[in-house]
Amino acid sequence: MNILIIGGAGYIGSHVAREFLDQGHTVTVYDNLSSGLEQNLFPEEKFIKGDIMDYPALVQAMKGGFDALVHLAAFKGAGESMVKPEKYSLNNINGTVNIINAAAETGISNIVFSSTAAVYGEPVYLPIDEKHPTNPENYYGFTKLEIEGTLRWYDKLKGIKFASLRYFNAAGYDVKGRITGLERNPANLIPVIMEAACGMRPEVQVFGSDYDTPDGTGVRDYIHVNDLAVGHAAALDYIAKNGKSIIVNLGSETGLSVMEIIEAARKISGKPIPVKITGRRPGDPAKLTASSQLARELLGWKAQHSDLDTLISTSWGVYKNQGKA
Ligand SMILES: NC(=O)c1ccc[n+]([C@@H]2O[C@H](COP(=O)([O-])OP(=O)(O)OC[C@H]3O[C@@H](n4cnc5c(N)ncnc54)[C@H](O)[C@@H]3O)[C@@H](O)[C@H]2O)c1
Ligand SMILES: O=c1ccn([C@@H]2O[C@H](COP(=O)(O)OP(=O)(O)O[C@H]3O[C@H](CO)[C@H](O)[C@H](O)[C@H]3O)[C@@H](O)[C@H]2O)c(=O)[nH]1
Repeated sequence: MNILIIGGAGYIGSHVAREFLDQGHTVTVYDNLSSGLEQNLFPEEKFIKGDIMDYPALVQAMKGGFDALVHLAAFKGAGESMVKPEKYSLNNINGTVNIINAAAETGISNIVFSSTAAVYGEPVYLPIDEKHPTNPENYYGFTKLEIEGTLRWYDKLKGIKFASLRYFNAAGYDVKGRITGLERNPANLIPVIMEAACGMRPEVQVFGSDYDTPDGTGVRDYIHVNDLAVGHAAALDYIAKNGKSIIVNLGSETGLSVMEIIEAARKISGKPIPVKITGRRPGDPAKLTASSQLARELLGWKAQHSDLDTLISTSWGVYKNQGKA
């Protein structure tokens, strides 16, 4: 297929692009490089530097005879979205509405969309399946839920088929070492640990050690980016073949605590990784784990690389050459 990947220069998008290229598809990346990196682009793909807020540029880019588009371009700071909602409403909602309208205008009828487990909010039960109530605790999660609603309407009104992929915590780097771009100013746990391990920051702040979890620190479902990438290809295949839209979780179905991850990172890196226990971060649930049964059933998809050792060793493989390690 001929595929347009919007946000394909980013952390997850570059892994998704790599997977589609590996499967023999033709890939064009559209990205404004606001957080994406030229370093994450591959020689086999075409690159268009453009912004999703620029509707005419989007329409122009989409005239490339594409069979499908994958949309990953967004701001992703859950905390930041609570203090700068205008930034998130514009880029994540308006920008995506531009993409959906431009797709309808240019006749692209298959869309794979990056959603998030943040649409669920505080869990009512675990593991979280797709029937779990959606009550986002932050505005970022709301922007993704809002887009899922619009996609449902465009399915009915414009015949656009979509796969909305609710990722849990994306982590790790390409198991073959082909992607080495570091995220700028990361706030997510694993890159923060990696930065501390290689001397780019003094310590890791552990946000709370008094949760009702085995070691008192927060538990999350970490899903390796190569697994996410395979999930995108499988989801596109499904909607293109079945002409049916889907909303599915992509998670490892395993809970890992903050301290378990820090201990593994200490072992793998051989670095001390100083830790400071601070207060809880507002809005953080104690524990989140996914049910990925639906992805298994519909897509034949299952996490293959999301064990703790692979998550940390592939990340360390990239970070160990950085900073003062
Ligand atoms: N990282 C996670 O744990 C996680 C979890 C759930 C969902 N997601 C979603 O996955 C997607 C990708 O996340 P990521 O972790 O790779 O982040 P990222 O910041 O590395 O990637 C986002 C990409 O989109 C581009 N972009 C942003 N705004 C743009 C605009 N206006 N025009 C054109 N390009 C633009 C950026 O330059 C970047 O390349 C996002 O939609 C995010 O909300 C991420
Ligand atoms: O410096 C840090 C960063 C995080 N944490 C803890 O580590 C765990 C993971 O936190 P992240 O910030 O890495 O990720 P979140 O679970 O908060 O959220 C991530 O995954 C969600 C889906 O599950 C959403 O997609 C969201 O946008 C994405 O950032 C949490 O218990 C958090 O309290 C720390 O202790 N110290």
